[in-house]
Amino acid sequence: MAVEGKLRAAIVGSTGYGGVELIRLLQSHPKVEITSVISSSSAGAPIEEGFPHLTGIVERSLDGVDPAEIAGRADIVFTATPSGVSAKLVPQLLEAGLKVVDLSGDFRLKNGADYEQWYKHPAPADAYLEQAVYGLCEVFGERAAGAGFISNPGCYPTATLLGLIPAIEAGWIKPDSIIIDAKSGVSGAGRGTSLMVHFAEINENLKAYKINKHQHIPEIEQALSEIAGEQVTVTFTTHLVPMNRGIMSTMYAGMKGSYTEQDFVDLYRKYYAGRPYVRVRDAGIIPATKEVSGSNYCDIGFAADARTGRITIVSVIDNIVKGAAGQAIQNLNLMMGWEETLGLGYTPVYP
Ligand SMILES: NC(=O)C1=CN([C@@H]2O[C@H](COP(=O)(O)OP(=O)(O)OC[C@H]3O[C@@H](n4cnc5c(N)ncnc54)[C@H](OP(=O)(O)O)[C@@H]3O)[C@@H](O)[C@H]2O)C=CC1
Ligand SMILES: CC(=O)N[C@@H](CCC(=O)OP(=O)(O)O)C(=O)O
Repeated sequence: MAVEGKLRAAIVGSTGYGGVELIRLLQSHPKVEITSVISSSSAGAPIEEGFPHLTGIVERSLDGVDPAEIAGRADIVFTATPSGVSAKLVPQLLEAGLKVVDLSGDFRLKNGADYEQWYKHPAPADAYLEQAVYGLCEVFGERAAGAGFISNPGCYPTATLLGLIPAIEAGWIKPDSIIIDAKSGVSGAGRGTSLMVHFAEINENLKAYKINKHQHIPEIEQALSEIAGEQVTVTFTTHLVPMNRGIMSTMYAGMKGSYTEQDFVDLYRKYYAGRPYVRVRDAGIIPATKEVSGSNYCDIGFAADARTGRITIVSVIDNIVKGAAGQAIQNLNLMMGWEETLGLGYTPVYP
């Protein structure tokens, strides 16, 4: 039974990394109670069977995927489901009267044709793409207030966009010069097994993948183009690194003037003033993934090169927290008009 006064939350995909992280973080949310954890393949099984770390903390059986039943048990649903699945399921949940925060890429691109080109699935109907609010909290957060449907940004786009947008908006970098070199831990690929994330294939190894083909390219370009007021294209290369959590996005761009690292620090601190989850490092200090692990922080550092006229911007996040479940809860807080930090007060786990 829901505790009186709390918002009732259901999680579809609760047996995946994004879903199980939502369960962890929502344990300490003062205004939310999880009333249903949902699985399409293991309904009826106790969740702690697949996730023994939840023993004594969340002991409930997994429910099946039935939108009408979910609407009877919950007020809001987090869909931590693969792309293609969310596209079909989310409209049914919205029609059942639920609020939705979707963690997949299915509703992030406003143009359905772009979605089909990059994701290789049929796009959701335009009406849902229009309804979806792209929830990059520190940039478009005011759009989330009172919204009923949030499309949570991708992990790589979160790190990348938070690192680039203040400089693009200020007109300090050349939009046609941006190169993004991004690296992710293997949890970014989800809990499913594949040769790509097999221990012997990734341990002591470093792999570049999906060069110029990654589905996050149009998401990054869509947001940068909106901010720049012109079409922006980027070169984007992703790498898999042998760690569990973390994304580092290293971005290179030509500067339009002779800016110093301190200039960038001042610009970004002004842009993110009052936003608790972006930490702009002092001039010359470059953040590492471990410094945000397990937390909702995005840390940003700069190296300006007067010799080449280029700025290097380094942005780090925990892909499952700020890149997925944490930002989803931050979006929930913004939707509901609550304090942005509720349920997110985690100090990074170090070392
Ligand atoms: N991992 C990350 O760092 C990030 C992930 N994302 C996105 O979030 C979403 C979830 O990712 P992640 O948790 O890593 O993925 P996982 O593969 O770990 O989990 C996805 C879950 O979806 C469930 N699922 C599969 N098919 C269906 C279906 N037809 N109906 C309902 N549920 C289904 C599965 O559970 P079951 O079989 O029990 O139903 C599975 O556990 C994806 O869209 C991903 O791209 C976004 C940002 C970062
Ligand atoms: C390490 C790794 O494999 N990461 C995944 C991120 C997937 C993801 O988050 O996909 P959507 O945001 O599009 O839903 C990838 O690069 O495809």
